[in-house]
Amino acid sequence: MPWTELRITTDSTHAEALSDALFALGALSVSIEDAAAGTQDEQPIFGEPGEPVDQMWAHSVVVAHLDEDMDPALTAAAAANAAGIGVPRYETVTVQEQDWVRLTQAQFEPIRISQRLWITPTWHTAPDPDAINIVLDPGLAFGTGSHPTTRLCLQWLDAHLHRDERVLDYGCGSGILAIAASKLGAGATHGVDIDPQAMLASRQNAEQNGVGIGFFLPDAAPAGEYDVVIANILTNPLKALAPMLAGRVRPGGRIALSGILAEQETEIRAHYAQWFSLADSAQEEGWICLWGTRHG
Ligand SMILES: C[S@@+](CC[C@H](N)C(=O)[O-])C[C@H]1O[C@@H](n2cnc3c(N)ncnc32)[C@H](O)[C@@H]1O
Repeated sequence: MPWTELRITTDSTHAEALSDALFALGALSVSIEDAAAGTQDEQPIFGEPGEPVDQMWAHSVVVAHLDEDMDPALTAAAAANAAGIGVPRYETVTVQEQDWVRLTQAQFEPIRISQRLWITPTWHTAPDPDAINIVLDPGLAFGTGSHPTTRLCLQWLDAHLHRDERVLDYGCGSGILAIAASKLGAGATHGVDIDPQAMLASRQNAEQNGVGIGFFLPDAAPAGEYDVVIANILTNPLKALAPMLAGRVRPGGRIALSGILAEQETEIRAHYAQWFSLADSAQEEGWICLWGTRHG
């Protein structure tokens, strides 16, 4: 059964109120998009994990999917009335029914990380059965391999991890880095995250990959030092966590940090310099991973 997509053009002041009103009126789903998406004026808006995004696009489109018995013109007028504005500019699009599961799955193809490391969704046959294959589906936690920071960290692990080294994956999300470390031959491997959902996803993914890894919320994490600590978070949390992370790396051990934009590299280097010689970095799509050794 096809349904109607109602697209209301508005500004940053009224987008939220229109979105709330459309939900209240019974829309099946509502989202707010950048009206300039796909053009040169597209404006990326990023947020730190756990912190609300307080920015909104100056020109937004509120997109609502309507049930067949909802009239688009009446719904747009009622939403505008509830938001305290005149009837806005809108258009409607008919969305044909699709096989959403297949459509979603088609967006997640196997990802080659390095010569010998792949991430393969469960519904795919591994392109290289002899490779190290991390079997992972998109889920509720960050870390499918589609983001450059995850790939940079995986490439770092592939190139730098030594057999039997103890690894701590701080901010483990889906558990992807800890799982990769384990499959690459790490010794005891632990993952930590503040998000309980990440615990569930990580444990499930580790089981699916047949690796034994301990995943913990921060307060429950076992004490002790590791040979390698890897943390793909974001610059602000990485700065706040620096003394704690430094305390988790044995003297002479290594740290790899990502979730850092290229222009934030100097800031992070300066912040970590009292504990680490951060020698090298790699970059992809404006994001970097940098790594180094804990002072003795
Ligand atoms: C960018 S994701 C990285 C996920 C995965 N490690 C990867 O590389 O794809 C960052 C993760 O850090 C977690 N996180 C953010 N702040 C944290 C904190 N203070 N302590 C522990 N985890 C944190 C988030 O919940 C999120 O799962």
